[in-house]
Amino acid sequence: YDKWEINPSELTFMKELGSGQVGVVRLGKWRAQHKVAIKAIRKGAMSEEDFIEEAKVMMNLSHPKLVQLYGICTQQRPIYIVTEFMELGCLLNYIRQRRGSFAYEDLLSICLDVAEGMSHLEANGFIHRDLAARNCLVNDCGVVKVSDFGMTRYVMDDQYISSAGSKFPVKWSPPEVFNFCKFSSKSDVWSYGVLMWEVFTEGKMPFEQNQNHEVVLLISQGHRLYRPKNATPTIYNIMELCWEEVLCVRFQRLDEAS
Ligand SMILES: Cn1cc(-c2ccnc(-n3ncc4cc(C(C)(C)C)cc(F)c4c3=O)c2CO)cc(Nc2ccncn2)c1=O
Repeated sequence: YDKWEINPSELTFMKELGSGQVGVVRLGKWRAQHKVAIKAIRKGAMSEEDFIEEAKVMMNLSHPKLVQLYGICTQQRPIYIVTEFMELGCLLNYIRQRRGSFAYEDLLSICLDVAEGMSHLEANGFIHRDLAARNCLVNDCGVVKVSDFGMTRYVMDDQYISSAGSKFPVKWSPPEVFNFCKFSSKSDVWSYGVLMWEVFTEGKMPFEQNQNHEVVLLISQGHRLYRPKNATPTIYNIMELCWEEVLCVRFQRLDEAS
């Protein structure tokens, strides 16, 4: 087996953890004692060949605040994606279930974990494209890690891919993304600001009263999410910095053929 390939006969399946955008995820064991999460990719949900190619790159992204990809099983269908197991599940549910129990330092610590993971992605030129509390996970030590980074490029669901689609994360996207799908580490920074707002509101839905198309207008007119009461003005100032529009003017050299 290549180093990114896992022998499926070394996997045992246990309880179902949930079904995500691309298939069912189960708790499992690798070589009988190592707990892992195993994603079984639903037929037609992903462009698998492209993902298999990218998995070799993703294997090398290792950081204590990124959910580690351990390997893939591609010699059979459905293919399996095997990752680190995070006992307490997704961050959004975690903060909603514990609403009212967090100290200010706890909320800040959650944001810091995500920032460290995202900083590692940015340092490696890697863009998440769908950073949100729902796409972060919590382990039994309360450490938060960023999950499913880069996976959006292989999802084959038009409702998710098109910025007009019902599943497109408009409320986490800057204008250059909801207008022309211009993803960058700067658009990840915008999403990080919304994630901070999710954390300090202990799991509220951004623009709760608005639909996606109304949010496009509000943001384009300069409106922004309000300051959560648990957020100090200093913390809210950081969120606002994340939501500054980029002036993406590309200066072209005069001698370049335009
Ligand atoms: C590694 N891992 C994954 C999951 C888990 C379970 C179900 N769906 C998902 N999700 N969630 C989100 C998700 C998002 C994407 C985008 C491409 C970014 C849209 C692509 C995915 F493939 C997933 C996925 O598979 C996950 C996240 O990949 C749950 C864990 N843990 C627990 C523990 C207790 N209860 C529930 N889950 C865990 O440790």
